[in-house]
Amino acid sequence: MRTVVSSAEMRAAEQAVFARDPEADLMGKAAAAIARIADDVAPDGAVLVVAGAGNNGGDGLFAAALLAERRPVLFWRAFRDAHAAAVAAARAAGCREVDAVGAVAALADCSLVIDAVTGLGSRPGLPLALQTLVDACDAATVPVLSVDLPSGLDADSGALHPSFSAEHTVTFGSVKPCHVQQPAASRCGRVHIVDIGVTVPDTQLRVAEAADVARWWPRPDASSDKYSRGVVLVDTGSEQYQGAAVLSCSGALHAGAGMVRYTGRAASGLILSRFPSVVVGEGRAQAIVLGSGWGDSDGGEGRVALARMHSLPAVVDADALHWLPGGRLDGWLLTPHAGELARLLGCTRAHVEAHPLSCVREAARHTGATVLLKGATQYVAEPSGRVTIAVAGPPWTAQAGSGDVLAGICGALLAAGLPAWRAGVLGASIQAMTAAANPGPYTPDELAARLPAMIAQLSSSPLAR
Ligand SMILES: NC(=O)C1=CN([C@@H]2O[C@H](COP(=O)(O)OP(=O)(O)OC[C@H]3O[C@@H](n4cnc5c(N)ncnc54)[C@H](OP(=O)(O)O)[C@@H]3O)[C@@H](O)[C@H]2O)[C@@H](O)CC1
Ligand SMILES: [K+]
Repeated sequence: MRTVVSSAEMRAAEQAVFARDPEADLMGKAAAAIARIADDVAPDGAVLVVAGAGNNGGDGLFAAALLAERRPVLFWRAFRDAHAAAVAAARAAGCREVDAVGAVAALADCSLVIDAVTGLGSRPGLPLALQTLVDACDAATVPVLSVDLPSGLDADSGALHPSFSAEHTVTFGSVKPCHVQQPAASRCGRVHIVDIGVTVPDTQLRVAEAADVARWWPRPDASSDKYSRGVVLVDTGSEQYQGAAVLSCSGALHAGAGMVRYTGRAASGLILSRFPSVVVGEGRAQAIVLGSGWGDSDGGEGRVALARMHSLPAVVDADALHWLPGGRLDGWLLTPHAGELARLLGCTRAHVEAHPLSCVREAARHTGATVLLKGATQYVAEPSGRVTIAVAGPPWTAQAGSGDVLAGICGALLAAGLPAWRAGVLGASIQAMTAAANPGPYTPDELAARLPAMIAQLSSSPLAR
């Protein structure tokens, strides 16, 4: 699990270092890391450093001075002003200064561009000369290494603004929101996190990693039976949306449920023909999955209320989200997409898409449930305000039916005894990781069938220990 740190939290942590040691050379450490990574990702050829007026530019220009010991380095001061000591160091090391026109022309001869224009102090909107260089970088094949974040993005959000598109980003201490929230995260390329001696605080925002999924995924042991592994009661699908029932059962079974009981309104023959182990009808269970593919079928309110009376953990998906009962929904996992969350909160989908973090937090605080907001970035908010971002995956899973499978996966994890937040994080993460390992337009059921191989691989990997 990695802590995600805002620009204000990072600046405060930096100040704490200087309060302890006014001579601390954080910029020197940052520059050394940038130079090392630059040599790793592009070992030969000339480097163009584009420097801004603040400390991000300082990092880049001190890195330029280090790189100039072994390869040609050019630099452009994009805002004319720049960190004076860093400019002096770059000049003394033999770096050649170019102007805006020279910077664009230099792209043809460079093997790497280091983007050190803005970092934590970045505000949206690039001056024209800089935008021209950004466009030229996009058109050229030369890779960009961004310092802290692709200049132009806002460190504290996933919103897109005109910016560099980096192949690599080197950041300090910990990731910032723009590195882990889409669509901005797609501009960051591979993110290298380097320790420069700043102690990162614990925050209410974290991002899960493959190792967390490997460590926490429930595995049966010699004393396991179907009940201890977890029985999932699945009330999904309808006459109109029969497939949703098949998909949610598939998610639960392929995620390792001990047993699935189906109580929904799709044709049971259809489900049994795909999954003969499913038992049709009520019975002992450890978790419930509700709502996927209900459409406007009757009795939603009563079915959700009945589930509440069972006092079992439940996944509440799709159409069941219309019928949330009053009171605190402890132990429940709500799985809305942006449109469904907007309806829950009484705001617009555009508002949720612009402010996903605050919206998902508000829904969890308001309902007392854990809320998994599905989408390109998947957020799991607890009523306490803590949010965990699931492991990211490719956009191929953005298709009808993925959510039905995910509800089933999360149901299996709840039935195995995981707390709702962990079930949401692991469910969303395993689906994304499986899609990443099987790139291409797989259907949701084909991808569900590949979950066991991913779970087996994780369980036997050193990450699981
Ligand atoms: N914190 C840490 O632990 C460490 C931090 N370190 C480094 O410091 C960086 C933060 O430095 P920073 O505070 O000087 O801000 P930075 O990002 O250089 O930008 C400010 C300048 O850019 C300008 N500007 C911004 N946007 C603009 C735009 N759209 N168009 C035009 N101008 C724009 C802005 O202008 P202004 O807003 O003042 O008008 C100001 O001049 C951080 O990212 C990391 O790299 C490391 O050295 C060591 C450890
Ligand atoms: K930058």
